[in-house]
Amino acid sequence: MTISPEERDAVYKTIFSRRDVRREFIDKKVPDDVLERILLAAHHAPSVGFMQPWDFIIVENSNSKKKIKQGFLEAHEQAATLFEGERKTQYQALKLEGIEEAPLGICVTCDRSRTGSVVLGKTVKPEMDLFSAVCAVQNLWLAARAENLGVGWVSIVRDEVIRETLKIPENIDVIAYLCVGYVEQFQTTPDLERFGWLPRRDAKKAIHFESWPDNNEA
Ligand SMILES: Cc1cc2c(cc1C)N(C[C@H](O)[C@H](O)[C@H](O)COP(=O)(O)O)c1[nH]c(=O)[nH]c(=O)c1N2
Repeated sequence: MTISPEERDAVYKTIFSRRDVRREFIDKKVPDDVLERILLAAHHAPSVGFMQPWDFIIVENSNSKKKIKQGFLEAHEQAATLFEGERKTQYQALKLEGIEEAPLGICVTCDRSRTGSVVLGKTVKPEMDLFSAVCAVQNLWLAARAENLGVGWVSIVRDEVIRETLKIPENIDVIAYLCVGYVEQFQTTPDLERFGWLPRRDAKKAIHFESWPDNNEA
């Protein structure tokens, strides 16, 4: 199957216009068929040894969201103490989640023992199952953008809070908690860039030929 130039352009448009969304969610239900499509896209991610270690927990219950939001507030307060001066003020002013505003939460997990103890491709790099689950997150994120759905990844919550709220057993790793929903608009630049946290690094500085450069610029 060949991808036509128009289809290629649609893929790049999706990649470059994807955003991490925290503040623009609107109160509009995500239809079941749309949710099914983005989850199926996530499920078609690459995975080491084809172990497909992920599961997806859909969260609509407002009590669950409230508990996870509380977990965010606690972790966020602790995180703020790690920054100093102007950086701390800047950190505290950022909106870093949309847990209660987003109509859906999706928790992505990783079952590290899903296909047994020896996994093709994971023998010398045991973390490959975790990376595979992150590939599922990225597939979901891009598929959601193609459906004009915003996604925001919230990692400022301790795993135990998510584990307890969603009854996730100890042997299952929490990979991501995603806020998902329709949005007023997609910003053209990342929030962290818009609000002066960090700029986008020049792509040319990230690309090297043949070996690591002598003076790798930040
Ligand atoms: C693993 C991981 C974890 C997080 C994020 C991303 C990823 C990949 N990001 C979103 C992050 O800030 C964002 O992707 C970058 O700032 C770039 O912006 P765009 O995603 O291009 O809009 C994120 N954002 C946020 O507001 N709260 C968070 O806890 C996190 N956590």
